[in-house]
Amino acid sequence: MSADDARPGHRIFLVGPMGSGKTTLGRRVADLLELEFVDCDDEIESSTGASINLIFDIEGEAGFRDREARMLECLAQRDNVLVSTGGGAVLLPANRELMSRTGTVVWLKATVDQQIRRLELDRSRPLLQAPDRRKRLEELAAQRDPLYEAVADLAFTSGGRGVPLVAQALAKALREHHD
Ligand SMILES: Nc1ncnc2c1ncn2[C@@H]1O[C@H](COP(=O)(O)OP(=O)(O)O)[C@@H](O)[C@H]1O
Ligand SMILES: O=C(O)C1=C[C@@H](OP(=O)(O)O)[C@@H](O)[C@H](O)C1
Ligand SMILES: [Mg+2]
Repeated sequence: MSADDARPGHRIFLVGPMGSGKTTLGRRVADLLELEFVDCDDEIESSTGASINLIFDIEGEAGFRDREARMLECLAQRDNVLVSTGGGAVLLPANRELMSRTGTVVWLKATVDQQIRRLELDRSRPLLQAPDRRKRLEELAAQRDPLYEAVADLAFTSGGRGVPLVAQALAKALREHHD
C-alpha cells in the first residue's frame, strides 16, 4: 500500500486460520470502522447458490480455490471495505500478491486449542471433516503460518476477552496502524 492509500479502512483483508474469528470479528470491526463488510465465503455461497461443503464435494478443493481467487479479485476492487477471507486464501501466490498490493492485511491468530473449542460443533468446514482434528489443524498451521506471516501488515492475537472486546481492540489496532 502506498502512503496515500494508508487511510483507516480503505481496504482491509482479514486472513488467518479457521476459527480465528475472521467472519465474526470482521463484521463488528467493519461496523466500528464504518466500512462495508464482506465475507469471501459468503459471497461465493450466494453467487453459486451452493454451500462451501457442496462446492468441495463437487469440484474438489481446486475448484473452490479457483472460485475463491476470482471472488477475491472482485472484492479487491471495492473501496472502504473490510474483506474476511477464508483460511486458505493465502495459499495461492496470486491472492497474496493481490491482497498486499491492494489493502492492509491483518493476520488474526488463534491457537489450535482455541480453534478446536470454537469449532467443536462445526460441520460447515470441509477441511475439518477429519478423524483427528488437532492433527489436521496442526498440519494446516505448519503449512500456512509462514504464508500468513509473509502477507500480513499486522498480526493480531485475540486472547480470551470475548468477541465484543476483541473487536474493539482490533479496530483500535487498525486505527493506530494507519495513523
Ligand atoms: N475472539 C474470539 N473469542 C471467542 N470466540 C470467538 C472468537 N472469534 C471467533 N469466535 C467464535 O468462533 C467461531 C468461529 O468464528 P468465525 O468468525 O467463523 O471464524 P473464521 O471466519 O476465522 O473461521 C464462531 O462461533 C465465533 O463466535
Ligand atoms: O482454511 C481453509 O482452507 C478454509 C476455510 C474456510 O473459511 P474460514 O477460515 O472462514 O473458516 C473456508 O474458506 C473453507 O472451508 C476452506
Ligand atoms: Mg469465516
